[in-house]
Parts: sequence; C-alpha cells; structure tokens
Amino acid sequence: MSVTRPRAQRGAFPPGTQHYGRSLLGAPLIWFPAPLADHASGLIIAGTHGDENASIVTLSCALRTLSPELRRHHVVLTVNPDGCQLGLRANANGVDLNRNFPAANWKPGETVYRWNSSAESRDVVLLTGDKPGSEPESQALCQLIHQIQPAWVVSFHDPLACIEDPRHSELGRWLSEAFALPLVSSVGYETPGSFGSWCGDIGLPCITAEFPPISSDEASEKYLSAMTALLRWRAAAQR
Ligand SMILES: C[C@H](N)C(=O)N[C@H](CCC(=O)O)C(=O)O
Ligand SMILES: N[C@H](CCC[C@H](N)C(=O)O)C(=O)O
Ligand SMILES: [Zn+2]
Repeated sequence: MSVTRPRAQRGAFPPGTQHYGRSLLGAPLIWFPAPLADHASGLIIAGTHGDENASIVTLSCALRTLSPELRRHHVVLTVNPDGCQLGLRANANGVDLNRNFPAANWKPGETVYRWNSSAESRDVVLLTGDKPGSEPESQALCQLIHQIQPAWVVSFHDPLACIEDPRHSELGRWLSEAFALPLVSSVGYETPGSFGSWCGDIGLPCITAEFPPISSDEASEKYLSAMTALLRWRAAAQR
C-alpha cells in the first residue's frame, strides 16, 4: 500500500468528515476522525486564528496527501471558520478565541496582538469574550475534546517560528526536528484563556507549533513531508 495518494488525487478530501457544531455565523465546524483511532491518537488543530493561512493550508495538503487509511490522529483544520472567511484573527464577534477558553487564568476585557511581523508592539485590540468559553467555536472544541479524549493536542499557528512544549516531550522533540524549528518552553508572553492554558487545567498535553512568516505556497512545499508524517506519528514505544 502506498503511503501517499498520487498528486492527481490530492485535490479533494478523503470521505469521512464529521460536524461538531456551528460557528457564530452558522458555518459547520468540521473534524476529520482518524481512520486508525486508538487510545494513543492525538488531535491536530489549526486555524484558531483565521488569518494564519500557511499552517491551515499545509495541514489541509497533508490530509489530502496521506493515504487516509494510514492516519492515526484526528484533525480540526479550522477552529475558526468565520475568521478564515473574513481573513481575521478573531471570530465574528471580535473575540480572540485563543483568549476565550474556559481556563482558570481567563481574563475579562481586551487583549492585543501584533498587526504583522513588521510591527514592533502588540497594539491591535480584540476581546476575550463575555465569559470564559463564551464563543460557540471554543465551546464546541472543548466538547469535542471531552468526547474523543485525545492523548495529546498539537495546535498550529503562524508566525512565531517555534515549537512550544513545556514538557519537552518526545513528540515536541520530534516536531522540532521534523519542522526544523526551535523547541521552547514558552512563546514568551502571557496568554490567559488560551487553548493551551485550558489543556493544562484538564491535564491534556498540548504542543503549540508556530510556523515562521511564510506563504502557504512555500509552506506546502517545505513542510508537507513533516506534516504528512505527523498525521501517522507514533511514539518510539509503540513502534
Ligand atoms: C503577525 C501576527 N499577527 C502575529 O505576530 N501575531 C502574534 C501571535 C501569533 C499567533 O497567534 O500565532 C502576536 O500577536 O504576537
Ligand atoms: N501565538 C499564540 C500562542 C499560543 C500559546 C499556547 N501556549 C496556547 O496556550 O495556546 C497566541 O498568541 O495565541
Ligand atoms: Zn495564532
């Protein structure tokens, strides 16, 4: 059996998508259950920030490249489909979903982000939501995780160019080598109400993989083999 599908067949998704809710604007929230699911299956997510296209597109390309029957891990391509449609970091309410998760450290009010990689400071203002987990997209993702109980989560973002894994786990070290990105313990600033904070609260290992500032076109070439390998990654003890 071939590990990858021929290029001619990679234009369409393999069958088997499922819905786990609806976005604020009514878009379906879609996930791709792992055909080879077992207790060691993880969850790979991207598009929490709808303007972080390079990682979303590369994960999509990998899903369409790997022979579907070999995929061990579940996938959510776009946590924030409304943000993707609007070209926006936030969801349609102006909420940064990665400050809206019902973590113990959630903070009310405003949050800031950097306009682009040329900006020196974080001066663009977004909201964190009316209460922890107020947004349909973050609520639905938490519910999906409680339902499928992944062994770990890898959350893709752009453009900070690092693999953030406080545990420096086997998977974190593998990601750092496979994507040739530095392994760090923290992205270096506070992210109250973030997905990783919520995972920490429930004891779920979470690694944040930040692509560098790179086009989708270049990332889909440079990172395709690493992303495709991640979809069927196994710990050494399971090989
Ligand atoms: C350029 C981009 N808006 C940016 O640098 N944002 C970072 C956060 C990156 C991310 O959420 O993955 C920032 O605000 O520092
Ligand atoms: N660049 C991301 C970093 C996320 C950090 C991660 N540890 C998490 O908790 O999701 C952000 O500003 O939202
Ligand atoms: Zn992000």
